[in-house]
Amino acid sequence: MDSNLLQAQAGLWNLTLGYLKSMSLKCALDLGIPNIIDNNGQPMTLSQLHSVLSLHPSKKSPLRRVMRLLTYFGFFIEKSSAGVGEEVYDLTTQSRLVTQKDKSTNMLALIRCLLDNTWVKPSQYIGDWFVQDEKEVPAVLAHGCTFWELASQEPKVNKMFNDAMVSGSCLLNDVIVKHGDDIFKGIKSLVDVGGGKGAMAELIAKSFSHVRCTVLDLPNVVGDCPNNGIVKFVSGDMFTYVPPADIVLLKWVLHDWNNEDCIRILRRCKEAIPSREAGGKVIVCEAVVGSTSAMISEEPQLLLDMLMLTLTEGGERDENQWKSMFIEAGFSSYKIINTTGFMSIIELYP
Ligand SMILES: C[S@@+](CC[C@H](N)C(=O)[O-])C[C@H]1O[C@@H](n2cnc3c(N)ncnc32)[C@H](O)[C@@H]1O
Ligand SMILES: O=c1cc(-c2ccc(O)cc2)oc2c(O)c(O)ccc12
Repeated sequence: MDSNLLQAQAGLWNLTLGYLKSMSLKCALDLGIPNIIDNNGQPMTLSQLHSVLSLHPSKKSPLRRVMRLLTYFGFFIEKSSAGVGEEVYDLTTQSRLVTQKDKSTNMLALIRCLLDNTWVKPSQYIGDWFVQDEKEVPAVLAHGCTFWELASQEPKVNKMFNDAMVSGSCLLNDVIVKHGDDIFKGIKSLVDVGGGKGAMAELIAKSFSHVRCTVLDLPNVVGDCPNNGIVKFVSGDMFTYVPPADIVLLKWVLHDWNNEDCIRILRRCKEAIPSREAGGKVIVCEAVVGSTSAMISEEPQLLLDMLMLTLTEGGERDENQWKSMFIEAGFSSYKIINTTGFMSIIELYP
């Protein structure tokens, strides 16, 4: 048999059934397996897991199959344990990302959100969306309204999304703080445009006390955020007005919007900052497709791009796409100052 053909067939199986990786992960999180192993303080056998979960005896073999798949993909590790007579399962670096006690380094809220039906359902409508003329995104076909409308109408979705954004930032936050001495040198003020509940701004304000931090976001996001003396919250629309500051931060905002809207947002941001000589700059934190740090493939960038396609009019862009947008918005130059995992930090100069 032609080995190319067999490889192609295996690849097709992977592509077809890949969603079951996500759903097996969802199952493990629904059951709370990573936390059960973490709380146990040592690796657990299948029998122990089955017993702690109080599952019906008939579910022991299916549980083994879920554990086998997640072990295959590196979420758990299976170790042989002398004396126990059964394999034991332990956490890996991957699963520890959802068990961290410190909320600011725990990705659980993001992962649970991305696996929730509100986020998953629109992906089933991509084909239908392609063949209709309306400009609406697949999420509108799935939910009858845009993702943003849904979040503003349903407090549960709004909370899930805002918590997800905080938890998704964990590793990037560290990098921003690490590079902060360079980024924030001589800077007095920063406005985080579309800054959500202010987690990033608060971290910057606490780490660099000479920087006064403001968050601009929509009323349904920051309306109930108390001015805590660390960060100032401003309700508003970034298409209309961005409060003046030395630095404007745009983290995971531009990937929500099409090119024309991004250019409008970037122009408002440019109006808000002083000249380059006076330290004015815009900092964009986004994926630059094709640019990742060592050993990290661009697969997560391509998958995030598809998520954006289902939920928003935006998407993940490569360096050429970013460059033309920055020029069109009136910036003189840009520098990719860091690429962490699959996300980059880009400085734009007026
Ligand atoms: C993907 S979230 C990113 C949140 C935050 N920057 C972070 O990294 O966690 C995009 C944010 O843009 C905000 N947003 C959307 N439209 C906006 C507008 N017209 N003016 C201000 N903020 C807006 C949303 O409410 C949301 O908080
Ligand atoms: O559901 C999401 C998730 C993101 C997201 C996930 C992971 C990252 O590293 C960055 C961003 O962004 C979203 C977004 O911008 C949006 O408008 C809706 C949903 C999501």
